[in-house]
Amino acid sequence: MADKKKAPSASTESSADTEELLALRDQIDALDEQIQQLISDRAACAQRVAEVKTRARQKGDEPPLFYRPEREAQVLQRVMARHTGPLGQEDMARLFREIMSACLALENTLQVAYLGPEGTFTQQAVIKHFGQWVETRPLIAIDEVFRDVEAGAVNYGVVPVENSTEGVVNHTLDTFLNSNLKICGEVELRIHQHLMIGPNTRREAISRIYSHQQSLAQCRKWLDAHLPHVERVPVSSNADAARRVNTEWNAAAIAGSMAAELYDLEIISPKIEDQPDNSTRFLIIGRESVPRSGQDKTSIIVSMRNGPGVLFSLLEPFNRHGIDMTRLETRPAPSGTWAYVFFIDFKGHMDDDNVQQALRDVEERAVEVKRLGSYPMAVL
Ligand SMILES: O=C(O)C(=O)C[C@]1(C(=O)O)C=C[C@@H](O)C=C1
Repeated sequence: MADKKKAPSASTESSADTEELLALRDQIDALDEQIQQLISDRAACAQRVAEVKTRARQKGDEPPLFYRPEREAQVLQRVMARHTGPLGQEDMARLFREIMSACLALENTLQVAYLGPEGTFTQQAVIKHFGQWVETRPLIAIDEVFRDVEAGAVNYGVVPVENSTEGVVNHTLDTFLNSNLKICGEVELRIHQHLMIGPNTRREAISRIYSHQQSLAQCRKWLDAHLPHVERVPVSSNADAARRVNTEWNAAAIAGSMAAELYDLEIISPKIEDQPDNSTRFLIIGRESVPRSGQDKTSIIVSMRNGPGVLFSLLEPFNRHGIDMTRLETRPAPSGTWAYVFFIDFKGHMDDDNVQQALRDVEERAVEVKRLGSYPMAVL
């Protein structure tokens, strides 16, 4: 008689599994308890920080500065530097981003204006930079964001400044010419454009696609290849495009995932941008200067007299003082025909010795130098 080996019954196997699973869940419960306690301890520390800041400021007239961009950048840089997995480095930093955002909300609720409407990439940039725990105010124009920050109606503003495919947002640069606001930070956002439709859209009958001009341009090749005969209609924002689609049976929109969520639209072709690394840079604008974080950038505007060798004489001090320039844009000066101003970004902080020396040299050669601010480089 053949030796009948007893096959493990399904019930034995699953009960062994269940025991292992239960033990792991016990471990997770114990860890959660510790994490919760540690987060609460951290939050209590933040409350004490708020008391210290308030006391220090009571001596002067100025209100206390609760939000500290340079400190937040350092915390996130440290999280990323010591991280070894198994969660992704950026995923871990994003969790800390939210913990810090909640801690700051205990100290003070930040109010942040941004180029709206709701559902735009700029709103996504606000959340990426400040976390979920801020009060946001969508405004319809870049100058309105500047105005609200200047007037003290909000603490900070967020505006787009350049896109890797389409270049600079001229309106933002021009608004800086007449503003005394400071740049307090930057955010970089990977931009994914999706084609989306509403519940009443007839897919086979799409004859019109709404989107912001820049987004249509970012998807030009894809549209030429897949929907060459469909009319492309530029509108004021991607969120506006998404809103329109809801009521039209023959229209689709190109927008980001936040707009799809906000207006309950179905994404029928995801990630249709022509450049896979399409990204947009946003600036945080505020009223105060930001101290050094250790990994900073500085932005300035320089007006130069026209003449031979102007660009060389402008760039030479940066080279001599070993400063890494990250961007140079030229815009027509508001004052006169054929005069230009230069928008320059470089690595380093205005308190660094070599930056101070370079700025002094540039000031000697320029008609005017406007210091827009030093701020931590984007961490996430
Ligand atoms: O260190 C501070 O000044 C804090 O207020 C604490 C804290 C934090 O949670 O780590 C919170 C808000 C600030 O923007 C920076 C850091």
